[in-house]
Amino acid sequence: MTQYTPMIQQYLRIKAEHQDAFLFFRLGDFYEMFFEDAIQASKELEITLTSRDGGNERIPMCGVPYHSADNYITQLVNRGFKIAICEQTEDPKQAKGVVRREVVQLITPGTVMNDGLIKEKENNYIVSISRFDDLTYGLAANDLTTGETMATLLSGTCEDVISEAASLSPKEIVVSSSMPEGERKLIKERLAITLSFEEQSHLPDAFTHLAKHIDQVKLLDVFGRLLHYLVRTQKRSLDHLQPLKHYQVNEFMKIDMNSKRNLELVETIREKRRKGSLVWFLDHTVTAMGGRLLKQWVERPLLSKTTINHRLSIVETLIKQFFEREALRDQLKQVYDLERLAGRVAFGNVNARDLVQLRKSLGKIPEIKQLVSELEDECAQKLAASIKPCNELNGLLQEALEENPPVSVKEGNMIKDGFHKELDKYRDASKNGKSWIASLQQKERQETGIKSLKIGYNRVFGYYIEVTKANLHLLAEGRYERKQTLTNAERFITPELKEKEALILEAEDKMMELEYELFSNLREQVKTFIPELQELAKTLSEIDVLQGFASVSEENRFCRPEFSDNREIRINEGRHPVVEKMLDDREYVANDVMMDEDREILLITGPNMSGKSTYMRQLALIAIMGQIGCFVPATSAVLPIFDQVFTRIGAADDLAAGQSTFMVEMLEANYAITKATQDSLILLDEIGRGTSTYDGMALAQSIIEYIHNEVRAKTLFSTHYHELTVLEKELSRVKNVHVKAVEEKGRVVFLHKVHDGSADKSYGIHVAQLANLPDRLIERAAAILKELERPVHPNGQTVQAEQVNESEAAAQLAAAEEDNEAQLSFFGGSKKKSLESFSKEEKAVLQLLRKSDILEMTPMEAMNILYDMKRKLK
Ligand SMILES: Nc1ncnc2c1ncn2[C@@H]1O[C@H](COP(=O)(O)OP(=O)(O)OP(=O)(O)O)[C@@H](O)[C@H]1O
Repeated sequence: MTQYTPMIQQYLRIKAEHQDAFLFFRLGDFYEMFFEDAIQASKELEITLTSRDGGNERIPMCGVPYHSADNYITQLVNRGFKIAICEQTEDPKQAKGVVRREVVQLITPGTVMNDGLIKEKENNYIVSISRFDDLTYGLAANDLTTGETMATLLSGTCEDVISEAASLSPKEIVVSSSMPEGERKLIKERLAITLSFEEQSHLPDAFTHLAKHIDQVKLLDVFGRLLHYLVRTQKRSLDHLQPLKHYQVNEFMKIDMNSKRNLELVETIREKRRKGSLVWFLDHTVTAMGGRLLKQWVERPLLSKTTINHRLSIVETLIKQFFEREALRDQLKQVYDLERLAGRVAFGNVNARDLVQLRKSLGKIPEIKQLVSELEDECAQKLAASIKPCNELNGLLQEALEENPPVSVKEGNMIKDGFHKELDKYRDASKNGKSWIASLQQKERQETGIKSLKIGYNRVFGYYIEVTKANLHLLAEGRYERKQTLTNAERFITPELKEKEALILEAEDKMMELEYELFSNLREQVKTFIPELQELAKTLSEIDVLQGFASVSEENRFCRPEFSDNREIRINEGRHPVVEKMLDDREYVANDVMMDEDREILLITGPNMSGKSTYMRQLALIAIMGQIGCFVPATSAVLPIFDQVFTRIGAADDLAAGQSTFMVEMLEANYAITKATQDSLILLDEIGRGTSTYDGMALAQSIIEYIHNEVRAKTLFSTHYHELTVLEKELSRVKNVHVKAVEEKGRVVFLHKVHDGSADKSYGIHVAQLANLPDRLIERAAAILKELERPVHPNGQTVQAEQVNESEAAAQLAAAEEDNEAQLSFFGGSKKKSLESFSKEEKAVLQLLRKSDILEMTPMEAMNILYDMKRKLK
């Protein structure tokens, strides 16, 4: 058996309690890792793996210097790992045996406070999820950097609670091990973040017993668990946690995870970047707090028409009162991140510079309050009234703090003269001592006649008098006491000088000590103002987001939306704000959206790249922008209040997640039609294209029918299946619209304009024609298409019947293919003769045609193949 050294035994004991974290084990100036941790960390951090004597075997080891540990911690946390910081908790000199060591903090993705790890304009939420016996779920969330804390209950499935959690973009999830493993796995996979366990609640049972209602008990359970996790990992003050806010999920428009992604609300689909997202586009805020609140608003649009209109009316007023808005922006720009500052005050790591920033920020509040109160709007007035300037705190900071204190809190120069009598006394003593020394130099120069005589100071000898060797002869013997000899000079002291020196140094020591103490007291006092600061931060961030809305709305010619009660949509000249911005020099083509109880489902046809999905996304974005209280990109807009938005758009990233496009399509479609109500908005983009034409078409049709008859949600459905357009005749609330392409100077031009009615049926071939393919080839393509279309009758067919049709069609296709060579007479001559006389290129084209499975192709792919053939023939 391996006999480890006592230190390694200590390591193993501590490691056993932190299995899921890298244990950073403090050894002198390094944090060392051993065993598996060392092997894995050396790979993750690209640092050298070494080994050390562990007893009777060598064990793997790697380490990072203590002073640069932050950088390594950042890398690990960014990759979702946890780090347990294990420090030496006794003086090694005093230790008997192995130095005592303890884990002092657990750094996890959801609890980091390091500047390098948290984004200015994003919250850093940690979420806990509990599942109760009656199949309801509890969800609690906290952002440790701002102290925001909230909780809610949901009755639904695990998917629902995942979706709710996702709307907070959490960095870490806390569950209890009693949660079924399948659900834990699902949560981890879907949210793709760190999963942590917490078995205990921080709230004593007695507390829970006080709860009057079962719901309260559940809320306290999920919140208590989160709190326990935070206390357990942080091991320090959590004074800044704000009171728990209980919210209802039905206060907000529900946007499930996929839709949030498909609509690129907070990041783009492909690059996962903020740039190009709706939040990025809307962000005209000037404070970090405003930036974070904007993101929260975008992810949780409102359902209350009254609250939405309050926001809109402030935005409208801010647009009208341009000068007040500009002045407000200028003032807000100078406001520091009060929320995160409050968090750091609680954690005890603010320095004097931070507090100076806080003072400067507070100095701006009266002006901000004044400017908001000048807005001619009732809601703005109320907002102005709710601004509490924190005068007491401001007064305290004004009195206590210097103008330009250093970063370090141990070097003095933080506290103003006049703030504390004793401090002033020490300062005087130090100052007087120094001026005495300055005058001493003057005096000695005169008395000795040595002009270059000077008084200096160093840490080893303290104050000394220096005389150059050349001048030594001018010095009367015994005038000073010799202390140090340099090459060119001698240094001396006098008893008087040393006496003063002692006074100065003592005063300075005491001064630093006292200043540190005073500063710590000040910090403690600031702590008591945390709730006020948080309150103020909230109001200021709201003002910031609203001025940002005004600014972005004015700059982009947005209009104030109205909200109807009769579920109608009347958008005139609507635009997709982000696509429009990205078009650069090209003009964005505005489109209307008209939907009411006779037009509930719009079936959109049109060639690829014509703008179908942009049109669909545009509607969702306008709805979301309206419900967060922003103006919308249109000349006028009447909208219903949507309770939920569902989308199935785009497929680029699905394959990467390991699910087939078709499966994802079906899952998302299912989610939409089972959850949607008649107040919801559903966007389905080319549903069914992931399978064979017939299956796909059958499914697409039955989904449309189901929505039409059962769900009655407002739906935009884009499709390549022209056959579906006949549904307009059968389903009274389905209407066809289309996006057209035209020819201009021999090229295809997409007009991006949406019109009523269905698209030209043969657009694919039409587009090919525009590409100048040989007439006979086009004719042949049209003939094949006709053949292929013949067996399909979407109206009322059963799947079984279609399967028959499918095999029929396959047989027809095979026959057609066999016939191809004969039919392809436009390559010249009879079959036999022509085959011999075909050039290599022509044969390649035939080959390509044979290989192509037209049934599985989109028109765009077909067109590409035609292009390819044409190129080969040239
Ligand atoms: N209304 C518009 N005005 C100007 N340009 C537009 C408009 N709509 C779309 N576009 C441009 O056309 C491109 C393609 O649009 P979109 O992706 O919506 O087409 P689509 O019909 O859905 O295509 P596909 O069927 O291939 O998915 C956009 O990236 C954009 O550049």
